[in-house]
Amino acid sequence: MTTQATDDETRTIPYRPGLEGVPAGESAICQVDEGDLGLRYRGYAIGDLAEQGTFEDTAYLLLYGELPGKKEAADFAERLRAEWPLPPSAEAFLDLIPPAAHPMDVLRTGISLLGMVDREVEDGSRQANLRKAIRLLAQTPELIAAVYRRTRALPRLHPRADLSLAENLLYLLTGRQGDAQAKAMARVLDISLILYAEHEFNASTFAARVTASTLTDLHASVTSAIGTLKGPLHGGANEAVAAMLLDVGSPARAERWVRTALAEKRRVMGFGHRVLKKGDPRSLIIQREAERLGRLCENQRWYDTAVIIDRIMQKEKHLYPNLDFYTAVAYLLMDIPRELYTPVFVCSRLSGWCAHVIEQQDHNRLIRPRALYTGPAPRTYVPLDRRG
Ligand SMILES: CC(=O)SCCNC(=O)CCNC(=O)[C@H](O)C(C)(C)COP(=O)(O)OP(=O)(O)OC[C@H]1O[C@@H](n2cnc3c(N)ncnc32)[C@H](O)[C@@H]1OP(=O)(O)O
Ligand SMILES: O=C([O-])CC(=O)C(=O)O
Repeated sequence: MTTQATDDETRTIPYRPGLEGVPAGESAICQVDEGDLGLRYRGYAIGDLAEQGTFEDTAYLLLYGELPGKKEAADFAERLRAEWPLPPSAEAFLDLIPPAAHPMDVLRTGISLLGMVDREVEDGSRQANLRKAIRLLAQTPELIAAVYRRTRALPRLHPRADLSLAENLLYLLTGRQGDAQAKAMARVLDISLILYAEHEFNASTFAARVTASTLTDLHASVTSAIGTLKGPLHGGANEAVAAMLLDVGSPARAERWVRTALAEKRRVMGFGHRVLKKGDPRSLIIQREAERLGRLCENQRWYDTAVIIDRIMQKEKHLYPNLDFYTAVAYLLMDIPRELYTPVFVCSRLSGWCAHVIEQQDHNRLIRPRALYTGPAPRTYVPLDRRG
């Protein structure tokens, strides 16, 4: 459904800074609702997906609109496995990366490069976009891990056919797999990927949709989204939360640290949300998992520190933790390198971004809003030789 606004009408539409609360399009992918409906992907409650599903199931659901049957699930897993190997140009790119580069910057350039050499880059059909989405889901964990391990002079690891996507991700990033602790960690990582997969018109998804609305290619849209996700007000917050927890150091220091931060009017990362003003349902799920993992690892330090910060933020600021807060606790326990937290978010959110690119192009209209002009009144041009 579209309506057309004339110039005069545009001036009468109430302006909302940051587009807060403004409906900017229709979508059948995700329902963000603070009421009884909660958060749903394609109609399925996030709690059910996290408790009973896998990330592969969730990615399939987002991309194809339905949960896979047994055969579709097996085919999807097989297609992900078949697409793992990085193309030779990506391998060559690994040699050029400065060791100090942030992995999100590497990923932005790396995904752009994968687009440049993708055999279907210019095919914008729905089927080609689905195939490209699967390639991106398969190649991104390998790309992140290869970059990280190379810049740390660690031996290269490759995905294993007997492991799920989350198990592989944990293995590639930390070398962990096989024992009971690694299995428990991989399950929590899997849950975090399910929770990270999609959240309607968040900033990075909106960036992807704006880009897709020009009918450019899927990799270009994903590249825009990665640049947008990196910022600390959005996906970059998970890395910032870990930095904060490490700086706080212990539960004994938490209250003083957070009160000082608030007194100095600093933002406490992992709290607040543009839409979810009464709390983030995903946070409750990952908090429970982080607590459980802390007990299993016999390391309650990060969870106990986080709970104190959470209590004070709710009491003093009425701000609730968002998904990034307790996810950082879980990732700290898994020993995932901090600078890879936002790239891990990318591994998951790719599914949501690609679903949105496909949906946008299925019903495309160029996204091009208006600006309310606030610059100088009309003035006369003065040639350079007559200027002071
Ligand atoms: C997966 C995700 O992307 S979830 C979001 C991850 N981002 C973060 O965790 C970063 C920290 N949080 C924030 O910066 C914000 O809460 C945002 C950007 C997420 C949402 O912000 P907005 O809806 O624009 O709220 P806004 O920035 O206007 O803040 C409203 C008030 O709450 C305060 N506030 C909001 N978040 C925080 C915070 N984390 N710490 C301290 N104060 C905060 C602001 O200072 C402001 O106070 P004021 O009115 O006295 O100036
Ligand atoms: O919805 C938002 O603005 C941010 C968020 O929680 C997400 O992208 O998962």
